[in-house]
Amino acid sequence: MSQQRTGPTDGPDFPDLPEATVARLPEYLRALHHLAEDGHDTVSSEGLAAAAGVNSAKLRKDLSHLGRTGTRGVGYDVTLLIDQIEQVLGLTHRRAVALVGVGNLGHALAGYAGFGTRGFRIAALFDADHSRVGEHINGLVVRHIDDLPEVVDQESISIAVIATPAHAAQHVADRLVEAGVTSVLNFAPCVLNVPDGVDVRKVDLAIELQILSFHEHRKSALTALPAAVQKPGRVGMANRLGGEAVAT
Ligand SMILES: NC(=O)c1ccc[n+]([C@@H]2O[C@H](COP(=O)([O-])OP(=O)(O)OC[C@H]3O[C@@H](n4cnc5c(N)ncnc54)[C@H](O)[C@@H]3O)[C@@H](O)[C@H]2O)c1
Repeated sequence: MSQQRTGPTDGPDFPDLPEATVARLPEYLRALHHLAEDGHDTVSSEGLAAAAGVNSAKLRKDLSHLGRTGTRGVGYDVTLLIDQIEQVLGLTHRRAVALVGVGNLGHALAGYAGFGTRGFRIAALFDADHSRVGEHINGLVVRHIDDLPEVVDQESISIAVIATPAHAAQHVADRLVEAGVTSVLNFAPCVLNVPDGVDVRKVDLAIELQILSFHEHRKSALTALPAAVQKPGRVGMANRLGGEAVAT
């Protein structure tokens, strides 16, 4: 499988990281912050790998991309590694984020205190429903979506979260891009078309549940098989599930 690598921001001082490594760095960062809070100055690769829930060989490889290999017998300096990962992830200053769609999910996200401690500040809330505009949530006033360009500019917002119904999400994405937003986290269950240079990440809890459902289905199918034909490990369920075998 070919690995995607970080692209346009790569430069002489910017490490060329596989996308999978980028996806694991926040896990390491979270684990490192917990270790620091618990008073650890150093951590072994095994200790950090266990805390982050990955295998230690993968972790060493990931961190070697940052040019840091730790010290044999001592491990990684927790504070230094936090600083280095935060540098690479661009978390050295808190980024302003806009949230569009202040319904059930939007309210919960707007009220979540955890973003602040992880490098983000919800700087503006938008909705198209006039009955929601003017509402105060967590110290912010919900603005009308028409105010987007002005507020994005004022607050230097480059990242936005979409929490509108799916039918409105593409239109909202278009307006965000027009206003200058270049990264979108989409909670709406739909695919967004955006121009080159705009990054979209999608969060869909239903998809995660469907994947877990597959594993539940697989476990019950395996339990039903006679012990002699049960194989642990790989999925290999092509016949029983009536589809292609999927490697885990
Ligand atoms: N990804 C997940 O795991 C997950 C979980 C729950 C909900 N969702 C999705 O999140 C979205 C929001 O869900 P919800 O339950 O909060 O819905 P909701 O109906 O309570 O809220 C949606 C809000 O979006 C606003 N809106 C609609 N069109 C808009 C537009 N053009 N511009 C600005 N605001 C607009 C509405 O006025 C409303 O306030 C849905 O797409 C839902 O499917 C995703």
